[in-house]
Amino acid sequence: MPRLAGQAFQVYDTTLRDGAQQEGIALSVADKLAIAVLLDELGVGFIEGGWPGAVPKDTEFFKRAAKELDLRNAELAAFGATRKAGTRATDDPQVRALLDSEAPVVAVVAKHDVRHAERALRTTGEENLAMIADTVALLVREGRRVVVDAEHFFDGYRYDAAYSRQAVLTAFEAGAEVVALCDTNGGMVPSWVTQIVQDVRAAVGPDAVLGIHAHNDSGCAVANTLAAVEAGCAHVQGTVNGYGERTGNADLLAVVANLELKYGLPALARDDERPGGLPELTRIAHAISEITNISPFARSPYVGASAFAHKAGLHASAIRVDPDLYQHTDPALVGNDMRMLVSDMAGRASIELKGRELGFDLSDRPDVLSRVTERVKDAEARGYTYEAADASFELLLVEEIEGGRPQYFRVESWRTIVERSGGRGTPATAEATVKLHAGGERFVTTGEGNGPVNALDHALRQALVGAYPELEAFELIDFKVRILDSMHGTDAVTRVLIEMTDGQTSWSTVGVGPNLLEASWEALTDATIWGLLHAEVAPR
Ligand SMILES: CC(=O)SCCNC(=O)CCNC(=O)[C@H](O)C(C)(C)COP(=O)(O)OP(=O)(O)OC[C@H]1O[C@@H](n2cnc3c(N)ncnc32)[C@H](O)[C@@H]1OP(=O)(O)O
Ligand SMILES: CC(=O)C(=O)O
Repeated sequence: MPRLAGQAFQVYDTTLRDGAQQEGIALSVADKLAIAVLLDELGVGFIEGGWPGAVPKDTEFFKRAAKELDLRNAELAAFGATRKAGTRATDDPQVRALLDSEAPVVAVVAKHDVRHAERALRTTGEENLAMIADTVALLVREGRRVVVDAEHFFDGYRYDAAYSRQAVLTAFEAGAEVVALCDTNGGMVPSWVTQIVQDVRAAVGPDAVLGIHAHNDSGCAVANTLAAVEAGCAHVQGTVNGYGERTGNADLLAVVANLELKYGLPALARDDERPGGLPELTRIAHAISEITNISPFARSPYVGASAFAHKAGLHASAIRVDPDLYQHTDPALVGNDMRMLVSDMAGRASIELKGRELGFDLSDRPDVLSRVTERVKDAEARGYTYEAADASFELLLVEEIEGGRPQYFRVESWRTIVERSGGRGTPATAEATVKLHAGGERFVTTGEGNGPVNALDHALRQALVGAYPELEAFELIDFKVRILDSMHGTDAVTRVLIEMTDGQTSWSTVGVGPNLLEASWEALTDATIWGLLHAEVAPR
């Protein structure tokens, strides 16, 4: 990539502007400020904060950012459009709002497809070029660094290359520091991007800084971004987790990881006090997911929970020799972890590695490995799933290693009643009775709840808490039910997954049974036992 030699490389994040254009994302000013801090920690060079003057929250963001943010790595960029057709840039209130935002960098979206100039702006191609020139020149005169977002550049170039090229030259001549070529409709494929960027590079000369802004409608946004870099773009735009309008933007996290790990290009700034950089990638991806309130996508490259999770037995057997045999990079480099998944696709190597992950050395226990592998395959055929229930798997492992699980209690019986005493619309209530033996005593307890599982949980806890006060800290935090109707012809079986926490860590168990309550009881008691085992409580 000769274009990059000796050239500063720019990573430009647009999560707070284009990312916020994603359906389902609604960021408050406080959310935006919090995300900006995380992006700065990561080490991006530019943070596009929004469109001041168009979106009131964005105007407010720039006001507060000036006072509240202490950015160490990134420059703030305000986004806006060229002046309107037939007016003067100095009179355009939107352009004025960009200056008023006091952001040191301004990104100006400008039409680079003559059809858009004529049909969307209802003006001439010539006037559109004048709009670009006037707006950029004014912003530069006012001391701003200007990035021109060449909207619809690639589609425009394929329709009328001379016009789109002229628009880029106009922006540079007016003083733009960067022209970011946009695949606004996201329909490009890498070979088209390569060809077009090479053509533009030849037209603008070696010193002009070209950028790339790719949407993901063809599923190629990251690939198109990398193709553009290889063809001579030294400025990449994208969003965290690939958020953005429609199918999103290039996922900036995958882009920077590829730039650093595959091309050896330092993309993220490093700061001695706040190290940042790639090792923070996974943490920051997840922290930003929390703020956007969009569950992290498990299969995201590099940062997803499944990015380094291995399920197939054959993969595990090679990974036991060397993880590099089935991983494209070391997960620690991006702050992620390798995980083994146990399922009906596991072999003995998977069980050995999962055991190691859970703190059991089974390397010289081939008998245990064979028995556990067989039990897992048999249980999964009956509807269990261990990849989402590590705690149940660990109890199974303990049974096979130690010849049984710890006997914290012995259940005599349990039952539930669900009752609605009012008319339609009155909520039903549930009651459960549990009879069990613990700490040398027999307990008969009753619990109430808004549903039978909730009532069973209360009754079980009440029965046990005298013998095991540690249970006070346990809380059931998630409960998922799935009916598996293909398992037994017409007889459906129910699978329940439960997540419990002690306030510090959380664990998941699975139960399967012919009805919801049997499956729930199994998952509930397993979760209780695992919690006590991990609190290092001895059976009483
Ligand atoms: C590719 C991208 O994602 S660019 C970013 C897009 N982001 C947004 O649109 C979010 C923020 N947008 C808004 O708040 C509003 O759309 C505003 C404030 C910008 C404009 O609102 P309105 O004045 O009500 O206009 P409206 O949204 O209906 O139409 C857009 C106007 O901008 C003009 N326009 C569109 N692109 C450009 C451009 N690159 N340069 C100059 N003007 C442009 C259109 O011609 C239209 O002008 P008209 O009102 O004279 O017909
Ligand atoms: C600027 C921009 O967001 C685009 O063209 O997609």
